[in-house]
Parts: sequence; structure tokens; C-alpha cells
Amino acid sequence: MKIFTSDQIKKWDEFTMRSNGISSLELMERAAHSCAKWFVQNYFEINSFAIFCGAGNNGGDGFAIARLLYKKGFEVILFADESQVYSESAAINQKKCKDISGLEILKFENANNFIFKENTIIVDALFGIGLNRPIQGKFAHLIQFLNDLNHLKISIDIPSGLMADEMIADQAVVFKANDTLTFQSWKKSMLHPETGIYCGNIHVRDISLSEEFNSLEPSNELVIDEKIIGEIYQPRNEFSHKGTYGKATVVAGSYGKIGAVVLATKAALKSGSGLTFILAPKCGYEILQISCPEAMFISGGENEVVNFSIEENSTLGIGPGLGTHSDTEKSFLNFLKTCKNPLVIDADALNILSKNPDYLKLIPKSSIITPHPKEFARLFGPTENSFARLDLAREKAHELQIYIVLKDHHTQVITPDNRVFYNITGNSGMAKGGSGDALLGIITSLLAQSYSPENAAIFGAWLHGKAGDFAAEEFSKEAMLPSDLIDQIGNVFKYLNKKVLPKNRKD
Ligand SMILES: NC(=O)C1=CN([C@@H]2O[C@H](COP(=O)(O)OP(=O)(O)OC[C@H]3O[C@@H](n4cnc5c(N)ncnc54)[C@H](OP(=O)(O)O)[C@@H]3O)[C@@H](O)[C@H]2O)[C@@H](O)CC1
Ligand SMILES: [K+]
Repeated sequence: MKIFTSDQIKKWDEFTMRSNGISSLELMERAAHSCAKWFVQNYFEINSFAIFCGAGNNGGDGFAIARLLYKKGFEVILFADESQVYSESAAINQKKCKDISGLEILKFENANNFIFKENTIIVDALFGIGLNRPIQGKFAHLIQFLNDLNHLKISIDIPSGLMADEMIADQAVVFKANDTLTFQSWKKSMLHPETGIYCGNIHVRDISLSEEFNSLEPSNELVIDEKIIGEIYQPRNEFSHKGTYGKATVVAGSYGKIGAVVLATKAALKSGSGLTFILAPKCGYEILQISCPEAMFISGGENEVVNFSIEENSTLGIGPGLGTHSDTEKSFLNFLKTCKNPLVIDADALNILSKNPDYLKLIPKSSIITPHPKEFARLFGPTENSFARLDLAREKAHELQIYIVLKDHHTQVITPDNRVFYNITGNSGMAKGGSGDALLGIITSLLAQSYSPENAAIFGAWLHGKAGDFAAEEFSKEAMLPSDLIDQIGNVFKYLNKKVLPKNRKD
């Protein structure tokens, strides 16, 4: 799914109106119906809504939703500033509400003294993607007041105070929603931690904006959806053998950190590589042979990996629990000098590379590195916020001609040609030591199976998150472990074959 800027979304709305032969008012009605339907489906038992409407088309949506919910028998109260100059469509919808005798429109100021019923849902239709400056004055007071209410809060299109594609100022006032019903596609600000925190759960509402515009309009930022995954995933060929699915080698571990090797290896095995090898120190030999009997062990030293004797033609994932011992560092750097094929690099291998900017030049072209924000900062320097971090990652991915999998709540896969793929699977239950080791194993395994580096990174990030979601469903976010995530990889492949492929395959 492409991510568009607010200007592009406006063009998309206009293109749709022209090509469908409908007015702005009709498109607004479509959007409002879609939201009203969601409210009925999800909150049928709650019959009270307080809807706050601004002067633009977002406010227009609010008025139209109020009318639709009222007509369905819900109790609705509207708050608006009657002195504001409404957009054309908002004015028409405001008038339609005024004409309904049971639908009261109160002033914003009245909200302070209004007694909201305990189960009233607060709906934010103050500002949408037309916000063009920080919120101040009476709107800021109103939003602060609403944020302090202990009620369920839902934003229409985007929480008021957020711009679709920009970072917010330090002291910005933003409506803090539990859920956001956004039209047609994700907005960039919903995917970054500093701004996404205001959105709650995102529900993308399909309002049938033009498919033609969507395919023609360029965007180098995308959300990894199931359509993309359906196109990447290659189901296994029944007439195949273990040689068909490549050789993956996990290069990892040091004394006391053999668990990281187990996790990375198991994740690689579960992701389908034909042959899986482990290059680890001897101290982990028994643990690894017992916990990962399907993998073959190659000794890389006594307590650390100091010898990169790699199985021929195998794809390497390097880093988990590797340690940064000077001998490990020396042999890793020497190995890199001879290495031409793309690698997957994480954790301590990244920490070694961060010691000297010249080391970065040793990374083979088209390799995939998987830093978390702290590792990223060690490698490339600090940035002010996640938007700036992404910009720097784009610069570095291009300069080094590598793929960067920037781990975050919405992990970003950045390609050497400046595209960004945001992952929307995964959850906070994965914020635990060991999750990253599993990701390295998954991506290495996919790369070994001849997925291109780009597809291995995108598919790997998605698969990892989806397995995490399945694990959270079964064990809770708190109790789920990275090993539970690995155990769910099989269910994700089953899901892909049953649910995703039939929808997305043309052949
Ligand atoms: N038919 C369609 O196109 C459809 C559109 N849809 C909906 O429309 C939304 C976009 O609507 P929009 O463009 O009217 O912008 P919106 O955010 O409602 O308000 C902008 C107004 O606020 C003002 N303003 C800006 N910043 C301000 C500030 N800080 N403090 C105070 N005022 C500020 C600005 O006026 P200004 O003061 O800049 O002259 C302007 O009056 C979109 O998110 C979706 O919900 C859907 O219904 C689908 C169909
Ligand atoms: K809003």
C-alpha cells in the first residue's frame, strides 16, 4: 500500500470525484457512511456519542457521521464553533444537522461544564489532513480538556494536531485517540513512534478512492500489506529437494550467549532453508546439537568465534551473541575483506562495524543490516527523532548500497534506491531480548532460499511480526517469548497458503 502526502491525498480525492462523477459532498457521505458502519459494528451497545467538529471537511465528516448515527437511534451531541467559516461540504452537513430537531449543537466552551455520560464516546472531527500549523488558543484548550476525559476517544481520519507526513513540535497539542478511522491508506505520521502514539489502533476505511490514481501516482514510501507479501511469497515446489532451498549459516555466539544462536538457528530452520549450519564456538557444541538437531555444527573457536571457516555457497547471518572480543573482531573484518556475497548482519557484528566508519565500507553490496535504534545511532550517529533517523538511513542505504532493516514498532526496510517499506505486523510483546536473533535467522533463511535481498528483508520483517502477533494471541504480549514467536512461524506459512495466496495470485 502506497503512502501519500496530504497534497497527494487531496489530489486523490479530486481525481476520484472527477472519474466517478461525484461531488465533494458525495465523497464525504461515503466516508461518513464507512465510519458510521464501523461505529455500529464495534459499539452497538454504547449509544452515546459526543462529536467535535471543526470548520474544514474533517468537521464535515463529523456532522455527517452525527446525522447517520442519530438516524440509527444513537444519542448524539455535537460541539462546534458556530462563528467559524465552514468549507462548502461542511456547511451543508452542518445545516442538515441543524435541521434535525433532536440533534443539538453546542459551543466548544460548553464542553467544560457538560456532564458526559460515563460511556459516551468522544469523536474528534476537528482537524484532518488539512491542518497546516500547530494548534493554539481555544482549540488547544479544547483538545487538552478532551484528552483529560476518561472516555473512549476516536479520531476521524487523523488525530487533530498531527500532520499526515511530518514530525510534530516538542510541545504540540494533539488529540490522543484510542482508535483512528483513517480513509483509504496509512499516513506516514501514523507509523513513527513520536506521532503514532496519538493514533491508538489504526483502522483503514476503504472509501473506494480511484485505483487508477493509486497505481499511477508515484510514492517511494509503502506499507507492507498482504498484497505485497502475496506477490513475494514463493510456495514450495513438490518436486524439490533440500538443495532447492539453499544453505544458511548462522555465525553467532560466545561463552554465555549461546541462547542467541539457538534462537537464530531455530528461526532459520523454521523459515525453510534446505540446509542450515551453525558456526559457533565449541563451548556451545552440546547445547546447539541438542536444541537444534537439524542444523550442522562448525567450530569457530573455543569460547568465541575467531575463525570464519564457512560452508561453501552458503548464505550467512552474522551477529547474535557474537561478542566483540578483539580476536572475533579481527577475524570478522578479515573475512569481510574476502566476502563478495550479500550477508545479513545484526547485533555484535554491527557493534564491531560501528567502531570505525571505514569498516562500513567492507559490507558487501546488497547486504541486509538489521539495527535497532541504538545500534543504528552507534553505526551512523545520533538523530533528533525517528523522521530524521529514517532520512539518514535512506542516505546510508544509498551510499553503502545496502538494505537497512531499521527495527522499531513499525520496522522500516530501506532500499539502496531510496524506497521505504513500513512493516505493520508485530506488537510490544516482541520487545524482549531474543526477538532480533529470530529476525536474523528468518531473513538469512529466506535469502538462502533465493529470495532477493529486498524480498528477504520485506518478507522477513513481515513474517517475524506476524508470528509475533500469533504468539501474542496465544500467550499474551507479556508472557510470549521469542521462542513462542519462532514456534508460530509454521502457522504464518499456513495462513499465507490459505488466506493470502488465493487472494493475491493471478496464476
Ligand atoms: N471531499 C473530500 O475532499 C473529502 C475529505 N475528507 C475529509 O476532509 C479532511 C480534509 O479536509 P480539509 O482539507 O478541509 O482540512 P481540515 O483538516 O478538515 O481543516 C482544515 C481547516 O482548518 C483550518 N486550519 C488548519 N490548521 C489550523 C490550525 N492549526 N488552527 C486552526 N485552524 C486551522 C484551515 O483553515 P485556514 O485557517 O488555514 O484557512 C481549514 O479551514 C480529511 O482529513 C477527511 O477527514 C473525507 O471526507 C473524504 C472526502
Ligand atoms: K480528526
